[in-house]
Amino acid sequence: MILHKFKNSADLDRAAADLIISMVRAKPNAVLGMATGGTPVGLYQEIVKTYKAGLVSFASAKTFNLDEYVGLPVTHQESYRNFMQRNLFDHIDIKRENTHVPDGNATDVDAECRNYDRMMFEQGPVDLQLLGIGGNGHIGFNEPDTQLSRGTYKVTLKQETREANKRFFNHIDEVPTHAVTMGMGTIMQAKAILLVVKGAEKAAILDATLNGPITTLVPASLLQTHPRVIVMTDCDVDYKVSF
Ligand SMILES: N[C@@H]1[C@@H](O)[C@H](O)[C@@H](COP(=O)(O)O)O[C@@H]1O
Repeated sequence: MILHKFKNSADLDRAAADLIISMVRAKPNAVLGMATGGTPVGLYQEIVKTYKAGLVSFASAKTFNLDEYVGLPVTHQESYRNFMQRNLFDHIDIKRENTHVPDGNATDVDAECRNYDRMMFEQGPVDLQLLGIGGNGHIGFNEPDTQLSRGTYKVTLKQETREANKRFFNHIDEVPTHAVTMGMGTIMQAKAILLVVKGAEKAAILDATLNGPITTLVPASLLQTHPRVIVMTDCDVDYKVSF
């Protein structure tokens, strides 16, 4: 893992956006893994700025999102398809058919999960996977558990995760109880991973991710086993590596 620390969120957003942009410039048909939540909003805005300045094109790029809520219509403000359209896809030249978000309203969710994995297998591997991290160390919606999933699957969200995400809804009862998420197996197959962690409240979980034991109880800690992880943060955490 390589850790980059930033004094402020704006510099972090710019650097994270530049990494994604340099990937697409180097490989116009790059396959990007995208994330949602509050963390990537700023870096998506920086990507849009660079696109509008005519300095990058996503016309041949493909994207696969990590996850989607089950049971939220895509017209709902907080569906992740809606989030991605609003924060990025509607503002750049990527083709809609090249953007993929799991369908949380599929009648057969298990078939949808298998279909998502097949599409990723056929069109992947992901060149650069963008990740945020949940307060409990979840990646995508891979919640802490005694075991983790290889492929895309339907997950029951932890109460602490619903509590953390209720800020985007009017009431906790509106926060979905289930989601579809890429599995840790799929995430770890990405050629490179960019983990973005913002806010002092995430310092403890970032420390556990970088320096703690590798455990399914902190899914993000599995990133210690991946050969190419770049961590960008404004948290005051160090990566304790001794050679
Ligand atoms: N499924 C998403 C995750 O992909 C995201 O990393 C996490 C953190 O979100 P935030 O960046 O808002 O703290 O929230 C959600 O649960």
